[in-house]
Amino acid sequence: MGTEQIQSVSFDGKTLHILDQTKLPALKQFLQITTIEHCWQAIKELKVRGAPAIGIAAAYGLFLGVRDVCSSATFDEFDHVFQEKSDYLASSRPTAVNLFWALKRMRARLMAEKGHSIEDLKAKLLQEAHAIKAEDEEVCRSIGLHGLSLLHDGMTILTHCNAGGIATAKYGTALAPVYLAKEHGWNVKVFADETRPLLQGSRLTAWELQEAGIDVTLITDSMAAFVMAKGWVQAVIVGCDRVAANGDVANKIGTYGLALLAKAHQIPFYVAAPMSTIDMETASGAHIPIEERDAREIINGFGVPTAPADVKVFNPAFDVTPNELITAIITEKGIVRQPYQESLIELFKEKSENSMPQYGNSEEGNQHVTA
Ligand SMILES: CSC[C@@H](O)[C@@H](O)C(=O)COP(=O)(O)O
Repeated sequence: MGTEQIQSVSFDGKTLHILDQTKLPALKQFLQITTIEHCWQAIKELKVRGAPAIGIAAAYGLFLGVRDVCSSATFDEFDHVFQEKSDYLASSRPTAVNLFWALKRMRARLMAEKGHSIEDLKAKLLQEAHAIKAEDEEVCRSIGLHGLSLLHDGMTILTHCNAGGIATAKYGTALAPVYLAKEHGWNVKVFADETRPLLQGSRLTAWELQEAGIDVTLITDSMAAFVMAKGWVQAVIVGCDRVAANGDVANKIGTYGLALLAKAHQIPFYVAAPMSTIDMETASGAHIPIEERDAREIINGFGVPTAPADVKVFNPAFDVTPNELITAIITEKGIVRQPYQESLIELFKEKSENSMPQYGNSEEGNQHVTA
């Protein structure tokens, strides 16, 4: 499986290597990042993108930001720089909660290691960044196994944006069940939405699935209703940037429309998300900050003007899908359904050993029973 070999984010001890996703599919080019400023820019400009990959990159970026602090500094001095650098990285993108989750996790590690020398603290922080990445791979595989319980051989799914291997440490979230279906010998086909304006579906998902030898058909976003009406789609699976405590989900702009279409065609609409994407501190989707991006992405996205230069533009990068449109949320700890307000709380209470991923041909799969 071609994509399994590609590490979109890796660190060799000195340099952070980031697959420049803005260059795909034309070029498989890696950025060599040695400063926190370069890392911030890579996140801001979507060179590294996808919620889990942003979190991993930020963890390494934070290490880059503190690694030159003088070894004779006090803990408080080190912590001051750490906090400043962390706030700086937090300003790169607002919606994917994994960014903030990873920065918080790095801080928790720093606090847990208080008392060690400055050089030891740096080593522990690098260790934590490595752990965040390694765990993400496990988590995505587990999401894939749980998601597989909702699929069957011969099925066609539709996905939006890119929630694949390059958006995570490996496997992806929405695409993890597809990769595992292939490992299992199933023939699962995918419709990839092009995903305007930045074309993550065509540039990244279509490329990644094709590399992996998975049957993928590219459509523009506006064709989703047509293929659903034809009966060609048996499930929609998308990733997400933040799940609110009530189960509302922020994901790439266009996801909400797809959820409405899926409902109209009685097609299950699944969201795949690691626990690190669930934000129990945000009550509902109305409170999720939605990133707005530069107008040029819409009026000059293809390298040539596609609109009058001075036209008014609204360019939100994400939308919010209300929880009532979501059939189930697939996490590494299991699958949850309505009422999300309760089932998500239960999920955080449970130990992961209680929910061994399974797969089969059953629609009911490995579900969490919620009161
Ligand atoms: C596993 S990636 C999940 C989401 O981050 C993904 O679906 C998405 O919307 C990414 O948006 P992007 O703007 O490309 O970072």
